[in-house]
Amino acid sequence: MSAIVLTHVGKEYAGGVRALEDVSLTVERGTFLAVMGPSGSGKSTLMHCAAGLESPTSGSIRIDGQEISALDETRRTELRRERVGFVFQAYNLIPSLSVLDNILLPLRLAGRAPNRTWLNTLVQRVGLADRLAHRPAELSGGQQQRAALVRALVAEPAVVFADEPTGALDLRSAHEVLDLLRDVVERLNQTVVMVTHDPAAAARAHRALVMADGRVVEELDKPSADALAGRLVALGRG
Ligand SMILES: Nc1ncnc2c1ncn2[C@@H]1O[C@H](COP(=O)(O)OP(=O)(O)OP(=O)(O)O)[C@@H](O)[C@H]1O
Repeated sequence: MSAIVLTHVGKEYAGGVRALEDVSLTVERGTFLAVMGPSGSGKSTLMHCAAGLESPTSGSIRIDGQEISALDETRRTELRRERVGFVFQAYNLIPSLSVLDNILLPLRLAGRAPNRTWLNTLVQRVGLADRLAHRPAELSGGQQQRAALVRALVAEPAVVFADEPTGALDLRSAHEVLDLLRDVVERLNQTVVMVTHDPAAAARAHRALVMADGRVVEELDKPSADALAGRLVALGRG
């Protein structure tokens, strides 16, 4: 079963802005997919629709085999909680909670018990085992981003959506986060969809989409940073 299937998806916002036009896309499990494109091309809208945060105006969206456009808001929220993980540029860690409590918060809100073995594997893997009792402010930016990633992964989601996950990081921390994303995809068969403006970051993905004016205009397998940068320049607003 594919992790995500979009079929002829359109999204029109109030006021007539057509943010997505006839987007069809299949993301197989264990794929690291980068989504690129000029500002306003529809990347965030695509991600929000594919993640069940927004409903499309037309077309069908399946996450992990479940048709989400048919669900009401309550069921969609449940599906999101159970099957989708998010990592945003602003890590959204709660300052007053410890790193561990931040990591466990979404599961607690969903009334689910964490898989402790998996939790330990993740925190070891990202080097946060001795930071769990700290507050987020006591961590570096890269460590905070890794905590946000563990928070997304600990619920064992079908798909992780990452919006500019390296945008606010220095080069070294950005490398760490990209290494980790790639690693969870390759070793754990996780599916990751990452929106980024950075061709070097997108080049770490298995596959990249380039969007323009609400459409997917290019799909590259094993993208190189140069090829992606070239495509973006050709679109005129890279
Ligand atoms: N809530 C909204 N209401 C109306 N129009 C919106 C809304 N959200 C986005 N849009 C419009 O939809 C189009 C696509 O926006 P989107 O945020 O998906 O682009 P993007 O590629 O993610 O841009 P960026 O790289 O700047 O984040 C834009 O024209 C934008 O102005």
